[in-house]
Amino acid sequence: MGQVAAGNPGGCGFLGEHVVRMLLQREPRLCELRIFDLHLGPWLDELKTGPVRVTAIQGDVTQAHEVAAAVAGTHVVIHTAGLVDVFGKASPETIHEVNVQGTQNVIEACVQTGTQFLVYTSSMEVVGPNVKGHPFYRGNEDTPYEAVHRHPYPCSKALAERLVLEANGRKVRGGLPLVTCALRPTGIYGEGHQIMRDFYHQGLRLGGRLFRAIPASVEHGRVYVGNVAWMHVLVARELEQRAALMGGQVYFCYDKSPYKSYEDFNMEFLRPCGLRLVGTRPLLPYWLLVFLAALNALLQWLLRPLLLYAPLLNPYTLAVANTTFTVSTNKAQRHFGYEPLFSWEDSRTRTIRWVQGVESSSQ
Ligand SMILES: NC(=O)C1=CN([C@@H]2O[C@H](COP(=O)(O)OP(=O)(O)OC[C@H]3O[C@@H](n4cnc5c(N)ncnc54)[C@H](O)[C@@H]3O)[C@@H](O)[C@H]2O)C=CC1
Ligand SMILES: C[C@@H](CO)CCC[C@@H](C)[C@H]1CC[C@H]2[C@@H]3[C@H](O)CC4=CC(=O)CC[C@]4(C)[C@H]3CC[C@]12C
Repeated sequence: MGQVAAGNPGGCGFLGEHVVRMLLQREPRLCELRIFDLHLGPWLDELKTGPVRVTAIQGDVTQAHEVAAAVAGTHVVIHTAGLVDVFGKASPETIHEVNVQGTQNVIEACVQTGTQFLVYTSSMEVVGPNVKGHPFYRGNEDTPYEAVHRHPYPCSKALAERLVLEANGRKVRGGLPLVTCALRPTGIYGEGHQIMRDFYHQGLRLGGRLFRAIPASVEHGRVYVGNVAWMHVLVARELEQRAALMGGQVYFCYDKSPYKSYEDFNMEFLRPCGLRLVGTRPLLPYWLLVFLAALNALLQWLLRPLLLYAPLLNPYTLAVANTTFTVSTNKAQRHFGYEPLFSWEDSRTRTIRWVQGVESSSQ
């Protein structure tokens, strides 16, 4: 990037905030940053006093004209906006509208206004776990896997990713080709992770205990939010120089976080905060969990006219948590020199400190 302006739809989300802060800290050529989000965070005010012009724009990615106005004049767009809902809080139509139509609007905005580089936050969910529960064991971007989805969230991410990759090479205003690429994080953790916060509070309510539901042998891929943000910033920087290599490509987001089950991984942070995980094996038989997940889905459907019942456990979240899905790749290192910015120890310490802060702020 020369002296450049960047746009970040979704810049106020969990990942988006880290991308925004990383851009401001680590991209010396950045002169302007447009943060576009449905909900603007109060923390944005503190960023407005620095050397980079930070513009916060409240808007909706489903509104094409709002996206075009926000993106106009930027050199690169990092699109982290999305509706992350695997609990049935939003309708499938809304998830599709935000994740698919919203992404189409971002692409069209780049084309119409002449933004040449687009980085899209996709997800491991685009690949799997699939509906058949096949394991994906330390796979890479080329590992064959039957990607079959039914749930609205992975369906929407897969469609949106395809739109982004197909848009690579389209001519933008001024005649230059659009260069796009998609990053696929596994389960992101770190400061601001809502589900970690929920588990922490649940553990406190249960007298400092969490109960094992998933076998320790099921590996679930996790990646630290700071490293995911760093990958986005690096891609935004390198896309121009390496357009032929990187354009139209997908990259898993990875770092040195250990391979563990979802629950054992969370305990890396929750144990130092005083919680313990009860049981070396799941306390309930799997068939009972399947039954409870199905019951939750039924209750959600029955209660919908009266209230929103959206518990953590449903058939989809159980299937994801209970299916091995881990990545092992060096594609990002080979293509654009990515190395994790934060070691595992550092990522762990930062996350623990944040959970401890959650504790003191809620007392
Ligand atoms: N959290 C995770 O473990 C993973 C997340 N991802 C992807 O990363 C991206 C960011 O996810 P998170 O930061 O976790 O979610 P988040 O919900 O914290 O952030 C999403 C942001 O998008 C904004 N947004 C939602 N609908 C919008 C709309 N209609 N118009 C404008 N802005 C809108 C939200 O206000 C929020 O600030 C998403 O695309 C998600 O699919 C991918 C892999 C894993
Ligand atoms: C069965 C429960 C017993 O404790 C545990 C339920 C945990 C689930 C809520 C999570 C397990 C795996 C998570 C998903 C995974 O990390 C991949 C994801 C990628 C995304 O792009 C969005 C978030 C998510 C779907 C993530 C959501 C929460 C889990 C299903």
